[in-house]
Amino acid sequence: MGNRFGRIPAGKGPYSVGCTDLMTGHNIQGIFLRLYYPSQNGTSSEETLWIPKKEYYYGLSDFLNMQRTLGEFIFACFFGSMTCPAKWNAVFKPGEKYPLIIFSHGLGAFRSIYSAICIEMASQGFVVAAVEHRDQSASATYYYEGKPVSGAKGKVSELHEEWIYYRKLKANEDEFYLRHQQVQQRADECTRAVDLMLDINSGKPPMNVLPLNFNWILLKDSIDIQKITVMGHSFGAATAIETLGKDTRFKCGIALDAWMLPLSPEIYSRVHQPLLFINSEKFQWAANILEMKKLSCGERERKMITIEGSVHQSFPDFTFLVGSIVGKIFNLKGEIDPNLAIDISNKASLAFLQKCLGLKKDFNRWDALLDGKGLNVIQGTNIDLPPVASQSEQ
Ligand SMILES: CCN(CC)CCN(C[C@]12C[C@](c3ccc(C(F)(F)F)cc3)(C1)C2)C(=O)Cn1c(SCc2ccc(F)cc2)nc(=O)c2c1C=CC2
Repeated sequence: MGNRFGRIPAGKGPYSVGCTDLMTGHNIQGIFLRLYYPSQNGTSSEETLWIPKKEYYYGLSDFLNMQRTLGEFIFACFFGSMTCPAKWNAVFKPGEKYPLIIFSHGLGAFRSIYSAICIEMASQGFVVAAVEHRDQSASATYYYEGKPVSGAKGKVSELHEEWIYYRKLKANEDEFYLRHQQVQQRADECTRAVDLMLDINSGKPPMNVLPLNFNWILLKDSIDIQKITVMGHSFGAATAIETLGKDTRFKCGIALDAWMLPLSPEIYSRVHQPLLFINSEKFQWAANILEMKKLSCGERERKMITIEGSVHQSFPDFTFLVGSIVGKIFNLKGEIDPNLAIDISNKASLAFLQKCLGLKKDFNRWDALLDGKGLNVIQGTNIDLPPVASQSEQ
């Protein structure tokens, strides 16, 4: 269910979409992810709560430099009962092998706010695991800690939630050093998310510390383990690139409006997989594009397109849920209709994945987008590069 401004668009593909949460481990080393998957129709009537706990409002307020009680009031009013168009805990649809996408969120975001992208991919026949990073780059996240029972040595009593909030950059702190540490932890979490999904695929049900009953056995032999992609937005796109360089089980990557600062150039020589850059028109700048170009040279399948009229926030879900006034103030909407922008991004992604993974689908009908052909899309970048740089690209 949406609000008076709009709602998160439903998946356009043939599969019904289910959603559930999975947290493993009783400490910060565990993995926390939201799973979007093809589901059996009619097995769940309730939609998925978009922002599942009020602590995320506290984290968002911190991130946006707002007072927590004010932020909580505003977010609870506007988004308190907002749902996304996926059936909560719907039964998984077995019977075929689905390619796997690991999705990495941006700075100040968390696992549930890219649901328009994740739901569309799941509706097209992908299993999508949106990880929630514990590197203090998320607005908020949590893990369960067993509280030692006083007296009984070593025994832990009931589990309690331990929240980690967004860590602001300190005044004299070197941003690269912090973000480079974080991007390495983020890549490690994407790798451990694949380990977890492969265990599940082998028929080993996970130890979910969240109080949910979900039939994980149905996922046995349902992941195509040769078709694993990593995808992310902004800091999450840098995470995707770092992950490609560290884990060759990932066959390709999609970088949505990548923020290249956290990456050190030494990773570029280790990324050999195909990579698609989908940029917004307004966020990018020359130095950032030049870093992408360092990755784009050479024969490897590297594509870059830019969505005209789009902004950095055209990829997360807020762009669908705010009116034009708040949208303008916070730069959450560009000139392009948010549904059209995400449509271009999703179709280009699907066409790219079919090409890289050899899918037997009809996503090739959107190949033209990958060459920048189509409404509101251009090949490469709209950013003017210094002459010497553009020469090297000829
Ligand atoms: C002032 C804070 N200052 C911190 C460095 C800059 C804040 N900022 C611009 C913002 C996020 C904005 C936002 C969101 C959401 C509402 C709402 F009202 F709709 F909720 C409003 C206003 C404020 C647009 C960004 O950081 C942009 N950005 C992002 S935004 C990811 C995100 C986070 C939270 C969300 F709810 C939605 C999306 N992810 C990145 O990986 C990177 C960057 C920049 C470089 C790398």
